[in-house]
Amino acid sequence: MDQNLAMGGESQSSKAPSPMEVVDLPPLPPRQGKNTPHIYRSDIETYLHPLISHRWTIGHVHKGQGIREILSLNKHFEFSSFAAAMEFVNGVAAISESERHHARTLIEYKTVVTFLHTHSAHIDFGIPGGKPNLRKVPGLTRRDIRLAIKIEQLHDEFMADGRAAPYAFRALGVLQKWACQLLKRRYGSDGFGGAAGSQPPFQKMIERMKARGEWNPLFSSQPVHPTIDPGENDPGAKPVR
Ligand SMILES: C[C@H](O)[C@H](O)[C@H]1CNC2=NC(N)=NC(=O)C2=N1
Repeated sequence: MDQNLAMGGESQSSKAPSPMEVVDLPPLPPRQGKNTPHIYRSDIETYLHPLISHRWTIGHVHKGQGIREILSLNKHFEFSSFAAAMEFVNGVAAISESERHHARTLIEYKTVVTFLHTHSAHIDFGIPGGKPNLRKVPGLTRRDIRLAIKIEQLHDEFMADGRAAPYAFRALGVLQKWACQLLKRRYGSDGFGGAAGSQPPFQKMIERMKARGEWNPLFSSQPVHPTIDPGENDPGAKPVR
């Protein structure tokens, strides 16, 4: 077997073409305040694609539909020794403390894997212009993007002084494609993205009801079940002829 492949690297003959040619990392997004909103649709292109081009991938904290699908931003790192791996983990811990945002970190001999997501992310289910109705929904936020960029900068130092080993594996191209598809499905539509960037789908139902003069402001004080949009499947809705 190709020595390089045996080391978990890429075999020269079958270099999987990466769908994301490596681009420069973007500047840090602004630090998020309390009740951090989920990422905005535009963050996928601005921040996540560059991170994916640096071999970050997208995984699941929890698989589910809509807001029950909790994604995480992950990366696998290889080091020259267990001691170097531990120094990196301690570096990630220091960054987590300074960001007040903590990575889930797995270490196994010379391998370290970081998993980032925001436990206390929030989605505003309130009506635009009305009273905010913030609900805690774990997911991806700009806190995770900031943490990933800072971890990347730390890793660059370890690469520069030889404590880190370049790590790529043949499945990376597939993982990068899958990462982009997951992000697009969860945050790329008018779904539950960041507060300003997009509205929950049932928002459209509310606007339709207002247009039909059927909206009663009292409705908004009721807990709206976020994953059901009666406007779409409302038995009373008149089929469009
Ligand atoms: C009060 C403290 O800042 C919060 O509990 C922080 C701590 N670290 C955190 N880390 C992560 N990953 N998600 C969070 O929501 C989070 N919240």
